[in-house]
Amino acid sequence: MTAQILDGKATAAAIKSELTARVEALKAKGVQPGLGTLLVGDDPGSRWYVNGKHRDCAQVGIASIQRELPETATQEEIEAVVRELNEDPACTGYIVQLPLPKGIDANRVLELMDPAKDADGLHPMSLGRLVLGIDGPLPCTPYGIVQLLRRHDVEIKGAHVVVVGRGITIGRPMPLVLTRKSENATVTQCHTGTRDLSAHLKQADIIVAAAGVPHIIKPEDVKPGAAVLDVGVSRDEAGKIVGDVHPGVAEVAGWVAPNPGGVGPMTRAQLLVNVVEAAERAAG
Ligand SMILES: Nc1nc2c(c(=O)[nH]1)N[C@@H](CN(C=O)c1ccc(C(=O)N[C@@H](CCC(=O)O)C(=O)O)cc1)CN2
Repeated sequence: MTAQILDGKATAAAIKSELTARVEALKAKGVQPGLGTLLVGDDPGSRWYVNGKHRDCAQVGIASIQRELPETATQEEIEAVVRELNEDPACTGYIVQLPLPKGIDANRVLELMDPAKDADGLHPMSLGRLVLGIDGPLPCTPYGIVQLLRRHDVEIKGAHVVVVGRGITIGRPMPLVLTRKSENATVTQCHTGTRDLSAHLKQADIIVAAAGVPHIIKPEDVKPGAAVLDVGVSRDEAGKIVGDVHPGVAEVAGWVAPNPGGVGPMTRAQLLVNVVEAAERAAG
């Protein structure tokens, strides 16, 4: 292993410690930030992520509002909880854990959320703001990745970033974040329709692998010294995470964000940042 580690756990811990002071300042003004979550169904991974989000809240002084519905919940039942969270003054920001069960129209659910309470940066209004360059909550994983690179002094400005995947939480919004003036990267987005993935990867200074295909990023496709962030989550028979990045990549890359321990903790930290910033905006 020659690559240096982009340590998401340590970086997220530093961000949480910075946030504790900001939450204290809000409380001194009489504002108590509160994160709501809506979990639908019994997926163990989703439950683990949601529980982790509430553990983080407790660490920094953010209140928790947890809502759960069974796998069999209807569109109407889910939307009723969304309306309730929109109205709840204790809930200053919230998320609907994705994915939602099959048959549920996730876009309709997201559209129904109060954009002022969007803690995930995935509401159509927040994504529209991102496109237009207006301040607002940023999607947690993409901005968590930017923070992880910055805090390890990996140059983003002018870098050629290859994003693999086009899912709603990472692949689709990642280029929007990276091509802002403040980041100024050049981005190539690859997906299942890309003809020669290997040729694109070989050009990359930074690779964001979010395809959900085990070991799709191979050592021979990585430019020596590149930064490679593994965001893909597949599971083996024992339930252990298998990422998108082949372990041999660590012999070629300059930096790797491992999985687990890289981008995941940053996603959670950025969620807390969004909750605190929304409460700060509301407090003027
Ligand atoms: N509403 C949302 N749904 C989903 C999002 C999201 O940002 N908003 N992203 C993912 C899941 N996710 C957050 O919800 C998430 C993924 C991973 C981690 C994390 O800390 N992972 C650990 C390993 C966990 C394990 O062992 O299983 C790590 O990488 O170290 C946190 C949050 C999809 N849904």
